[in-house]
Amino acid sequence: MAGVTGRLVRGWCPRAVRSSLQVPAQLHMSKTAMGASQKDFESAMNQVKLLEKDPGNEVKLKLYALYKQATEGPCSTPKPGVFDLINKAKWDAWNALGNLPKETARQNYVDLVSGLSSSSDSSSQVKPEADREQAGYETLVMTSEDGITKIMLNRPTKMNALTTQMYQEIMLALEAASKDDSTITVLTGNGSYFSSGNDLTNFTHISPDEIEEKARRGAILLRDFVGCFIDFPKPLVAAVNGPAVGISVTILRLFDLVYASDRATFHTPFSHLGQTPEGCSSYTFPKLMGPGKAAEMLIFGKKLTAAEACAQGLVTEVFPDSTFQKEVWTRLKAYSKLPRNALRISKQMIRNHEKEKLHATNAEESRILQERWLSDECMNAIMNFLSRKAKM
Ligand SMILES: CCCCCCCCCC/C=C/CC(=O)SCCNC(=O)CCNC(=O)[C@H](O)C(C)(C)COP(=O)(O)OP(=O)(O)OC[C@H]1O[C@@H](n2cnc3c(N)ncnc32)[C@H](O)[C@@H]1OP(=O)(O)O
Repeated sequence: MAGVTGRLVRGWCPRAVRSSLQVPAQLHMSKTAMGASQKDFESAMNQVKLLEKDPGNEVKLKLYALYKQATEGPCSTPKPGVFDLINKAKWDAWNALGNLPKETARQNYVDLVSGLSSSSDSSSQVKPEADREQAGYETLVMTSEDGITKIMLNRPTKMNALTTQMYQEIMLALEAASKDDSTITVLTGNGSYFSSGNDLTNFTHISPDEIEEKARRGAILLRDFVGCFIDFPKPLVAAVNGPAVGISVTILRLFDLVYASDRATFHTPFSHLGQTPEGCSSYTFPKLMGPGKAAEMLIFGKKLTAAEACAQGLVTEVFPDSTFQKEVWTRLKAYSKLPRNALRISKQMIRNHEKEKLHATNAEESRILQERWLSDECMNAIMNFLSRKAKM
């Protein structure tokens, strides 16, 4: 790929170039009704030569195509052979412009370069995080950059405990991530915890006459939430930045990669709460680690260290906490440059074998929990947790 980049760069950008830049969305739209003059066009060609940062192959192909269209009109040269990769990519990009008028191509070229130049001017400043954030979430921070969509649980003072609103927002975020142009989706936590699992206040403020209905709706929410992970179409990565409890542990088996800080622990205290496994763990954990080890975690609530979870196959790789963020994001940025469709298809090939079984398990686990939530064992355990502070 490095060779391809080098050769593509030499086609129209002689300066040494480095990282990637955002492409303006309005590539096929003209910004001004009058269109760009020949002078604007020539000036844009000169600006391309002065770009300090590598705009990336995709942008370079667009520049090439627009340049050819603006100067020669629609592509009429013979299609290069399949093994002539670079010329074929260039031909494809040009040919894709169809009968786009020369003037429009010229204007689009000028617009594209102008977007690149302004990104380049501000490149020494780190964009404020809020600029890249996707609005509309109260309990999450969702950002998309470098081909990676990051969904960050954002209730650090509550150890990222999952409220019903948060389950809903995670589902919406996954839905958005499945459709955006990112290659990889990452779930992580803000603060010291990955997540302390279900927020136990989800069980409070419920009057006796509405408890059954709440439990029924809770089971549907749980089933839909876990279903989103089962069906997620792109590579899904968990960056487990700290301890994980309950459902934030069980769903990990539905991720494609699980990277953990060595400060992370993995704990499913279901029996202590009068509850039972979810997240398909009643199926995935025994399959992964054998029934004995799964029983220690799921029935008896044994807490695993990150190293133990890695030895059981629940975690892919453990990183020292001090370098966790740097190492994980460097790795993921490299992975995100791999061909997107190949990653997606490979993931689906791996996952499709057991999708049906996972959905059936999810439905059954949710049904059983619906009953459990109505039990005295569960109510008493939750009351104990919530009254803990009063006792101290
Ligand atoms: C009718 C039913 C409808 C239900 C609908 C739900 C649908 C989906 C259900 C999916 C089921 C999932 C099962 C599970 O996930 S089981 C696991 C549940 N989690 C726990 O049991 C963890 C409970 N928390 C703790 O044990 C401790 O807080 C901790 C995580 C070990 C951290 O302890 P530490 O001493 O360091 O810190 P604090 O306890 O002081 O925590 C700081 C504040 O955060 C609040 N907190 C943390 N975790 C939770 C939580 N899970 N639920 C509610 N609140 C939590 C804690 O209370 C502190 O708040 P405060 O400062 O206001 O007191």
